[in-house]
Amino acid sequence: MSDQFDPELFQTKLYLSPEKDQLFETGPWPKPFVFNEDVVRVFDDMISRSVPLYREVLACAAHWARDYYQPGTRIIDIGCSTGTFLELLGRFLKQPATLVGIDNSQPMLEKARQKLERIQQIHQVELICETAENCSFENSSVVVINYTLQFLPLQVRQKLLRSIYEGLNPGGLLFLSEKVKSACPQFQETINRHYEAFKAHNGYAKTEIERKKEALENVLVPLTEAQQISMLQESGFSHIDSPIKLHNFISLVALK
Ligand SMILES: C[S@@+](CC[C@H](N)C(=O)[O-])C[C@H]1O[C@@H](n2cnc3c(N)ncnc32)[C@H](O)[C@@H]1O
Ligand SMILES: O=C(O)C(=O)C[C@]1(C(=O)O)C=C[C@@H](O)C=C1
Repeated sequence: MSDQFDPELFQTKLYLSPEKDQLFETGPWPKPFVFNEDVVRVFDDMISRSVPLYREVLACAAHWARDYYQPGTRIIDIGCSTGTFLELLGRFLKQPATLVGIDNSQPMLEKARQKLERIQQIHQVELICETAENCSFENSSVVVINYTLQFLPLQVRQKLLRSIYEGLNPGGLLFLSEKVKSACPQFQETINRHYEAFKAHNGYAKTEIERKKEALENVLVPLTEAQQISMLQESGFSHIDSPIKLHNFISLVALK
């Protein structure tokens, strides 16, 4: 295990495509929300302007991944999208490793393939186009699943977490980020306002925010932090902590 904190990593720029997300302003926007080709085209801009502390979360996940990586095992990113996390991790990990990205969207993985070209000179990179529920997590010491579990049907989430737990080696780590809801309706209302102010600050107009909210209804179904933690416990994880939380987004770490 490494105990080094790398301040540079928090200053390092993410590798993001520049196409601006104007889908919910100009259309055509997906309703209900799906990861179609239009979304993939602007995805990097969309997620980095829509998720609070996106860069910090990825940098934090890279630190945890480096600390819990067991040589000879796999590091798996579920819902890897355009490969932004794996690209960052690949630059940050000094020793060669096997980095696996899983996503069920082929257009996302095509973008990831281009993005990961350079780090492939150092690491073994595997991109798997498959739904996470059908994948094996055997011989992994780190599994990252950021902003993806929230899109799966509720009954599938528990099954997937169980299968991640079973695949991880003893001492392995799950790093999970999700949109969450508050157990308190009043706080939820306040947090929503703060979150929408965050989006407005990042250049989204009120209409864009409203349209996307409607499109995500019943597609992205958030749980409370307590529900999320109890799901992890039921899946077998022993120690759980939360390195980051802002507005309605949380990152959790869970140890096997
Ligand atoms: C919000 S994005 C994840 C963002 C990414 N982890 C990041 O930090 O940049 C969700 C991703 O999960 C993928 N996805 C959705 N359902 C999936 C499933 N059942 N199995 C695998 N990938 C899935 C989508 O194609 C999409 O790329
Ligand atoms: O824009 C929102 O409301 C979000 O919840 C952001 C969010 C996510 O959390 O996955 C939603 C859809 C896109 O995939 C990118 C980010």
